[in-house]
Amino acid sequence: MFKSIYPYTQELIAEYQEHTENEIATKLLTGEKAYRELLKTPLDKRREWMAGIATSMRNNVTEHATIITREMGKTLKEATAEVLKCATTIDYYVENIESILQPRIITSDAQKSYVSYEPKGIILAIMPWNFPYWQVFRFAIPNILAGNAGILKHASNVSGCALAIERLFTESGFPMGTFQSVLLSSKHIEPIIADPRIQGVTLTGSTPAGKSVAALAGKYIKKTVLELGGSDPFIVLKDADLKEAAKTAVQGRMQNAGQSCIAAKRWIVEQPVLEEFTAAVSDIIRQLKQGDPMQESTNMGPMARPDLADDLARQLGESVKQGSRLVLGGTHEGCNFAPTLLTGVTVDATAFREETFGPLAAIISAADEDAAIALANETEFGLGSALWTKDLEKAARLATRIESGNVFINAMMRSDARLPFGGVKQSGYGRELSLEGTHEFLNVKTVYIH
Ligand SMILES: O=CCCCC(=O)O
Repeated sequence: MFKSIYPYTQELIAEYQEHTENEIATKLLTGEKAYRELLKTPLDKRREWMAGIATSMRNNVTEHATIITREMGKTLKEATAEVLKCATTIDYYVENIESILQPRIITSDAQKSYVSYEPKGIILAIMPWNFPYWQVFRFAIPNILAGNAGILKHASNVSGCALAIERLFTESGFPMGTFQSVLLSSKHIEPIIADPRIQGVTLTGSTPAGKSVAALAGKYIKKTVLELGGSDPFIVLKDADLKEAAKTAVQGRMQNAGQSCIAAKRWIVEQPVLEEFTAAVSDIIRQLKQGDPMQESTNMGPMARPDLADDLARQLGESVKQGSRLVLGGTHEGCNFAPTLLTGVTVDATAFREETFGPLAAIISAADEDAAIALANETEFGLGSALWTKDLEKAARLATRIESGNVFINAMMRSDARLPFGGVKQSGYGRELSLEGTHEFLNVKTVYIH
């Protein structure tokens, strides 16, 4: 049984039975039929159905947001923004899918040669609980518009979200089985990956989860896109707008109770502005109101599970033993972890070396900008990053030296349907969103006409 537990009170909301082998077999069959149906539907029809999903989400936004908050604890405000971001992303793709799928004409010695982008079949999505709608939709929208079908294996604590998303597709007009959820634990995933109807696997999750899914996918020659952990640097140079940088650093770290792969986890600050920046962020963190995620006035909810809060406490304790100073927070009760600030964090500290998936900010001092870039790269991860300076030429120069899939200058690292999203190093490979993300699970077919 999968349990959905409201993190704020630990109340059991619902229990879900894992799907049986027979049920999974039926879903694969239905998914394949849906894919064959989709091949026959014009793009305009798929756009119309997808647009209908956006309308339904907007009309029922509070209902969807409440499912998210109740299952994983983010504030209702954050959950509402997440649902609306999915709807906006549908708008973007409905508008742009035709040009994204446009064949690319290539001049060669042929009379005509071109590349066309064609669907392949069912794509399996293995998704986490931290953005339980957004991470599903950013895979599902482009893939389904392009003609693939989708099967979702969601995290076991957000089964209600998985089923609500499935319902949205079922009620939209898309062929039955276009998007389905399987309630299944990870240890039973191999037969699905192995099934010849599954043509690719996209995973958002931890680096260890990425390694095991990629190994299985490799065994069966299935393409993967992996969006894994991150320990994003947030670099503040001495000529930065410190007030804006401080506000954005706190937002980038504390939103979603710090549970985001692209949270600003390591604040690397040039020495001359270290004191001023520390004072500014401390003021902002003190004002954060953590508590009941359903209340409008709350700006930070609980973490999703008590074991996650315990693990963050371990990382904090180790970091303090290793010489970091605890300036704010540091306490937790159940899932409620107080927003926490560490200063004097060094490269040996756990809060620097490991991904911290909760409301813990680490300030690291950098002697100069070269040292700041070296510290930013001193990690196995390479997902997002942010760089703050008023000198935009310098920013563009330094951006090329940061080992990450995304660099945001004077802004918070975030995903946006118009921009490709993904990482390098142990943060994974492949891209989501934009044109690059849409092409990942398509057959990039070369056509040569003599
Ligand atoms: O854990 C990953 C969070 C991604 C958030 C986003 O796409 O904005």
